[in-house]
Amino acid sequence: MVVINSDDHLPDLVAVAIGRALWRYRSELAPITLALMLALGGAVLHITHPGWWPGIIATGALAASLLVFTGRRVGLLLRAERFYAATVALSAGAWLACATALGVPYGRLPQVLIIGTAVLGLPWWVHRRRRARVRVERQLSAWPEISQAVGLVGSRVQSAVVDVWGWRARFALARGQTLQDVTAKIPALESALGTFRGAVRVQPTRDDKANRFELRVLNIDPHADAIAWPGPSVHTITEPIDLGPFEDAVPAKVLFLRRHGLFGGLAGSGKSGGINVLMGNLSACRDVVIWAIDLKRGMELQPWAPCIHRLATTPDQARALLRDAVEVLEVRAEHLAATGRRVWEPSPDMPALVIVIDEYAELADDAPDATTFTDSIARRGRAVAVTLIAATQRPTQKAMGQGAVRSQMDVRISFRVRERKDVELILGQGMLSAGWHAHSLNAPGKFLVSAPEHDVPRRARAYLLTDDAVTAAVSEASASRPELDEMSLRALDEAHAARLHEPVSATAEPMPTMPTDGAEKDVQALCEALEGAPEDGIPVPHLIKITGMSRPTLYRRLNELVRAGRAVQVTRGRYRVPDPGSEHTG
Ligand SMILES: Nc1ncnc2c1ncn2[C@@H]1O[C@H](COP(=O)(O)OP(=O)(O)OP(=O)(O)O)[C@@H](O)[C@H]1O
Repeated sequence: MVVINSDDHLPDLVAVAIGRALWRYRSELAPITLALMLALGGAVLHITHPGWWPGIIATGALAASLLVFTGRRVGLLLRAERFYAATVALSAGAWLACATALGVPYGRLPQVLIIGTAVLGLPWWVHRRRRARVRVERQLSAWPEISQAVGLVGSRVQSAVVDVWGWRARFALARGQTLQDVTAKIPALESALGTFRGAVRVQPTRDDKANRFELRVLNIDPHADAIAWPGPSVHTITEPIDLGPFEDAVPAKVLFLRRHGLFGGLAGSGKSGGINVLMGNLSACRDVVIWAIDLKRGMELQPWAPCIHRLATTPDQARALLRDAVEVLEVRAEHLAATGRRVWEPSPDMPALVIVIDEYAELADDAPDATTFTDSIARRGRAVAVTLIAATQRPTQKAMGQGAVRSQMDVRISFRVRERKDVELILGQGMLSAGWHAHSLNAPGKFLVSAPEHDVPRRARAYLLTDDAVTAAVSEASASRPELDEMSLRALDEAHAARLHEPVSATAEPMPTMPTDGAEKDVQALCEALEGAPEDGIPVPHLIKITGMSRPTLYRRLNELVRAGRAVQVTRGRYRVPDPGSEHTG
């Protein structure tokens, strides 16, 4: 609409309006502008330099070949775009050469120009990216008004790029304005830009300047469809695991080495899907031993059982598993201290131990005493590469047990939550106001990740593993799973043996009896080995070698001998016969 002021002269106004329209539609008019310039150029050259036509043809051909081979540098990313530009350059050169030599009105040259403009203009007019770019330019030219309307007066557009999903632009903020101010204006920006709800993202620029921000507007949701899992992204836990792509197709890679992780989100938000992606990757790592707790009777993690060294599905098993994890932690910590090293570097011989706990709240409810072990692991497990990955719907202090587990989680992954306050429960305090809007995630599998390398709220979508993908991943990985290192295994054996020595109630555990018949030979071999033991005892691995017994059998036999007064434990993992003068009381 044009408002005519009584002071305006009509001819000036028409000229201004036409000028504005020509400028506004300059992109659409580009083929016609080119045709007019060719006609004008042809007319002038025919009068002034009619002999230049061979040079003009050569220039057209050179421009065409440059566009084909180096067009990418000037933004012609697709081959089709480069060939189109080359065809236009060649045709324009050929027509201009003819017009220069023969004159514009010669023969059918004018008709050729008109038809050529229409034919070659068509791809230009329908080109999706060009039209998108024009749309964006128009939206951004209105930024001064938009910024005023949303309360970001003084902010300026610095650059803009159109991509397959929409566009993004870099802005400079006015003095005193911050990224938080822009984040708070997202709904107003969506309205002012005329996008659909949820289409605008705001994030810091790559250089992390406090007075800059990047605005991303999505025309199409890149996460609209489920994204199939492409297979494991790592074969070692020392590398970050790809959980799924962010909206700009960059993979959301998260390092889980020496870090505890929390997967939160309401029922059906895709937590188990996220855990599946993690399991698929951990299973492919040759330097990780996986233990898991799934108190929903193994419903979620059972399919991964061949890759899981220990799967606890009852509260008792979970308690025992966590207690053993603490034993591993202790012995590794002792080893690090003894060898003067700070951290445990995982390798296939010395693997990390990752304990995956599905629905942590069930553990806190059904085995509350076990949370002292998880607390220990959460506090002290990082350095020794014994880590926890817990999934839960709402990680309230009650659901996480009363300890420090939640506060020790370094990687927080939030799927959709029901209420705004749940954002802070999963991701931490202050995250909601900093733009971590997990309550607005609108499909299962979409998540926000907060980790040392991810401190900006960016939406990602976890890959989806079908049942077939899980089966294939399990059969691929199960054959090459590593064992716990010798030292940790020994510590566990000793801990188990020591537990058997613990006084137990008569009803809880039957008293061991001395072996009979076939087992006697074993015992005899064992006793002989113990008799030959030095003062400080013989270590368990030697006894295994000498007797040929399996570790559990050996410990059972040792335990029986200790109870019968025929052997003593000198120190951890070392046994011998008792001193002749000592009296057995047990
Ligand atoms: N990454 C994903 N992409 C697409 N769809 C997904 C994705 N993850 C999960 N879904 C869909 O959402 C449904 C629920 O997912 P999932 O079981 O992982 O949720 P959950 O949060 O673990 O729920 P619960 O707490 O009840 O176990 C799945 O059946 C699947 O169809």
